[in-house]
Amino acid sequence: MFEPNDPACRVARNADALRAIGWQPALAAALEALVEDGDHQSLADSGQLLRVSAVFRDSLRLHDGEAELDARLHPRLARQLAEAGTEIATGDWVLASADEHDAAGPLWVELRVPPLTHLVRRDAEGRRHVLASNVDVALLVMGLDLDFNPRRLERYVALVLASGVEPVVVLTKADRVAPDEAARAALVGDEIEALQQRLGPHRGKPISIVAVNGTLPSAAATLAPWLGAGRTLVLLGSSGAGKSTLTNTLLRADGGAPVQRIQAVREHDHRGQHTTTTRTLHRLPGGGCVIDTPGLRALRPDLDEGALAASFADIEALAAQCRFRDCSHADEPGCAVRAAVHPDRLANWRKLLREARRDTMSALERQQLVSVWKARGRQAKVALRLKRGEGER
Ligand SMILES: Nc1nc2c(ncn2[C@@H]2O[C@H](COP(=O)(O)OP(=O)(O)OP(=O)(O)O)[C@@H](O)[C@H]2O)c(=O)[nH]1
Ligand SMILES: [Zn+2]
Repeated sequence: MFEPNDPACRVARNADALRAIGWQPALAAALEALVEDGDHQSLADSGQLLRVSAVFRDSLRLHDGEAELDARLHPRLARQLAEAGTEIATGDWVLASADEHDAAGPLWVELRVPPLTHLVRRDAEGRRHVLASNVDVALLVMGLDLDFNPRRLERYVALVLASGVEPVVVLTKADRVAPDEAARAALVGDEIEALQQRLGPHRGKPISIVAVNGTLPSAAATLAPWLGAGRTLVLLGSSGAGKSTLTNTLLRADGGAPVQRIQAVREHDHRGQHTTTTRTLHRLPGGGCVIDTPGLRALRPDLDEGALAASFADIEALAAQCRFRDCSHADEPGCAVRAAVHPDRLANWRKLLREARRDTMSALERQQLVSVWKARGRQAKVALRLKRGEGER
């Protein structure tokens, strides 16, 4: 099943185009397991495999590797996802079918392939929001102008590493840091080195950092090592960092005309403010695809303490050398962490740790609440059956 060369399989109709935008064996295996478990065989035979390229409030856009189609989330799937505490996101793979009564209308999305990766953030109330699914590389876009903020970058790195996605820091506006070429190169080089030191290595390798002028085609050449057929990139960064500029440069990399981008939708968030909520997936000319995201005002990664430790491995390692085993690296004498780690990085780690603890706590509380509701639901059903006289039979 789902074998690209099996002509009987509708999923495989345009397997090459799907593979170019990220379809891969691990996803095929996940889909296969889901179909077998959930009795979805007829859907698997008749449905079309597509990738979510944009999520709107009441509709979706799906990509078949060549073109985009309009679709809607089937209420049954919407319910299942809500119950599982997850949501459909740009980058998800889905099975969709035409409407029985309206063949030309939007497709119905009936099944979501369990994502391999999930970029998740938490909002101010601690609720989880999926930014994108099935991503290989996250380009953390930060301007070398007033946007430059290592603390915020650290939060992005933590979010990305916690999701099992490779981070690549892309410093934009490198052309603006100094008027002449030589001074510019020196300044940018120093900045990259300082950042590299601050972020430390991850799994023994330094985190990749590049500097570009996002408006020039050379930016695409700089990012070439992370591009390519089948790869999915996501761009993250604050508003004005240069994400859209870079996306357009990548989309134009074959020298063609700029690709028409989907108009971002403005919606009211819960504070009544306007926010750009669309994340859109675009196919790149050289294969692969890129997901552009709106700037996030306040980024709160979805982390537990273990995931946080992975992004701040330097602190974990140094802590073993502190004089006191339970050193909090605040004002204890003989603290190896305070001696070696940038104070700003240490403060950021402390803040993230507080947030992680708070989120873990509320997640537990939420879980307890759900089991209380479930027990109540069961009781209500039993009571109803007893009332109907079915209970004792
Ligand atoms: N000189 C220079 N200007 C840049 C560069 N990258 C982006 N810009 C400019 O910076 C401004 C903001 O860039 P955008 O690409 O719109 O920023 P964004 O991150 O997409 O912002 P949001 O869509 O609000 O999230 C634009 O005026 C760009 O032309 C760069 O590398 N060099
Ligand atoms: Zn210490």
